Amino acid sequence: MIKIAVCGAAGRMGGRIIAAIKETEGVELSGALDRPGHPMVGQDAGYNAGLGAIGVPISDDLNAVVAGCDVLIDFTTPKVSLKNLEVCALHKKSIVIGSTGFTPEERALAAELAREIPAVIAPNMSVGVNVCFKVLADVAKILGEDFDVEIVEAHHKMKKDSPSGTAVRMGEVVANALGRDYNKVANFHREGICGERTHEEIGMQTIRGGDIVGEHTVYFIGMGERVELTHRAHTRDMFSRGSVRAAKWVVTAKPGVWDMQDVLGLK
Ligand SMILES: NC(=O)C1=CN([C@@H]2O[C@H](COP(=O)(O)OP(=O)(O)OC[C@H]3O[C@@H](n4cnc5c(N)ncnc54)[C@H](O)[C@@H]3O)[C@@H](O)[C@H]2O)C=CC1
Ligand SMILES: O=C(O)C1=N[C@H](C(=O)O)C[C@H](O)C1
Repeated sequence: MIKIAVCGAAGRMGGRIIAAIKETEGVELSGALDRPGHPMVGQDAGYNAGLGAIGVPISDDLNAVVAGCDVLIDFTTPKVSLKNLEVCALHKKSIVIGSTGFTPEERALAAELAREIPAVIAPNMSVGVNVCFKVLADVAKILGEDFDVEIVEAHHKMKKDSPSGTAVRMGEVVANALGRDYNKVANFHREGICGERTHEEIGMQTIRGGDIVGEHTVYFIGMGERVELTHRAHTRDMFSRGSVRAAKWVVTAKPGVWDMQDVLGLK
């Protein structure tokens, strides 16, 4: 039985991950964590999952929870995830990180911290989005330089980072396929007399509102036609099932940073 602990247990994803652990064979919830001072600390973790009491309280003691698990699933924020990675490395435990909004420097630090433990770090745990990542590179290469690329994502109004981690990864995949540097060609803002679109830029547009779970469209826009590749998430449950699948995979992986395409065998 693989012991999984969940960090961010009082959050939107934390609750769904706890529910996914309960429905998955071969794993058990060994601990649940949230931030010191959160009103749900001390409560049974099953309530946020809609399960009623399951006998695992939400704790704020990171070291104790990590010591008692085989793998930590963490959906919080980049800064919290880096701290969790550091503590997992100290305890020689595996980790699955779903948090988004990492800066390039934070990504480099995560790779450094994961040199001695296996870590899955992925902006999107759904099968559908990871298949999109795979085919996007081919679509970009085949359509080539004659098509302008724009990426539009839509999420709920509580989301803190922009653009989404998934949109950033889509931009990176397309930029790499076209031999461009995402950090140089991503254009996040057009306003006023901003001039004609450059050939190389990848437009990154963000919509926020209500309870949208997550939608991403990559537009390849040519003269006379366009191709749109869209993924729409209907629920958070496929992210949470994906993170549990990643947790089962990562406990036997070699040290280093892996992503969901490794877990799904899409590379
Ligand atoms: N990779 C994927 O498939 C997905 C990634 N996400 C990402 O997951 C992250 C969390 O998303 P949500 O659950 O919607 O956010 P949320 O705000 O509902 O939950 C985050 C939880 O982390 C807790 N937290 C904050 N600081 C903490 C600390 N120091 N220690 C322990 N817990 C702490 C918060 O109190 C909160 O309960 C975001 O970065 C989001 O973009 C969300 C959905 C899917
Ligand atoms: O914050 C969210 O909700 C989501 N975040 C991820 C991202 O930033 O890509 C994945 C998903 O779209 C939901």
